[in-house]
Amino acid sequence: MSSLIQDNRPEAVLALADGTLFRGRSIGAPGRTIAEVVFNTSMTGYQEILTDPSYTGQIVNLTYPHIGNVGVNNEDTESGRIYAVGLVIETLSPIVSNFRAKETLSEYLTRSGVVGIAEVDNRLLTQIIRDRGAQAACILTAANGTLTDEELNAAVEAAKSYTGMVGQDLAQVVTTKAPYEWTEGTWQIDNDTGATSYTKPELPFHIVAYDFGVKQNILRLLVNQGLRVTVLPAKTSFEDAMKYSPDGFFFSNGPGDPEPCTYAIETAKKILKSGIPFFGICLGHQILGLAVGGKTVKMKTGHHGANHPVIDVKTKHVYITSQNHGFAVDASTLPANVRVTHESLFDGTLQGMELTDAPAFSFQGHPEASPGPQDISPLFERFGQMVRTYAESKAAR
Ligand SMILES: NC(=O)CC[C@H](N)C(=O)O
Repeated sequence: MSSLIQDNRPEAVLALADGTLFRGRSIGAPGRTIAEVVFNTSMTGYQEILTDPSYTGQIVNLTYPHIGNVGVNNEDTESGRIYAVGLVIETLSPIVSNFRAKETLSEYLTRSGVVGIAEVDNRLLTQIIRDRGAQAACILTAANGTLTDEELNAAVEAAKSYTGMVGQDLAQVVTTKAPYEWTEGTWQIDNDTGATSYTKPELPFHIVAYDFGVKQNILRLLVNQGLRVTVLPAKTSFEDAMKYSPDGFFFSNGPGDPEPCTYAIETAKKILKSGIPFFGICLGHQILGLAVGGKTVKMKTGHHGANHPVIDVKTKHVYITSQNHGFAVDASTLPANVRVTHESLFDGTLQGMELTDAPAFSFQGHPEASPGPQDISPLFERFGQMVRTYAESKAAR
């Protein structure tokens, strides 16, 4: 697909609650969105970022200055739709050129009813977020092509009305309504034909994955480990999950504040007592932290990017990782049976932990990448091994 993008778009504005205005052009649906705006420093992967359910309730400001050049395809989605509630970019690529592209980024946003703004000084916006933290913001598109003073004022007022992310349980909003099976592994492209094929490994072991807003590449990488995955709604009780006789529990990433997810925290406590292997990613990691009695905190800017160095505190091995979180587990609140395994080399925050008295571990960043480096994907192998060991010991009993 290769097509020129027209540039007769309506004006749009991104307003901050303090009255700062970033004027630009609408590249998505007409309308208005109110949310916190965070920046993501990934150089690639806008489609994966937009479709990551963890971005529910957030406007994403992509710092890479040129976005949209490869369009939008059928494969690079992390869920069934766009979850970010707004997109901010500097320059929209005037052409789309990629053999997989099915539509332009702008068409995708518009079709999805998502507001987007381009041609803003998003470097300045990023500096504001860096200095003051994630900001309450409103994106508003001009109703008649050109922004009026009333519209600019209304955008600032709307930004002021934002009530914040703290206390919001968004996992229960995005979770699956009903359980389902996932049996598809990672995919490859045939270099000659361009066709996509999915890995279909043998699946001798069975786990349940709690869906708090799960990214599909996580499910694919679990399947690659030979794990048949039953995905469960966030509020499934431990007792109901046990009806599946799982050999492992996985807790997914997800949007919002982990603290109000009390149902999941209670489930995690029961899992830890059961002796069945547990692996949590991002929100799942934070829920583990709360289940063992630790506390979570809202970070200033959070971590959103694909080049975050994380150190394994035992081996001193450094991994470049994909990250997307605005809350963090406060390591100083963790009890003695928790060992810190990984730390961020950007700010020292907790990135990974394991229990010394249960087969449970978790990671704050995104070992599934999508987008980003795959340095730390061996965490999936670690979980696969734990599940195999557990299942074999169960069979021998
Ligand atoms: N990607 C995630 O799971 C994010 C977790 C949580 N919503 C946070 O912002 O920290």
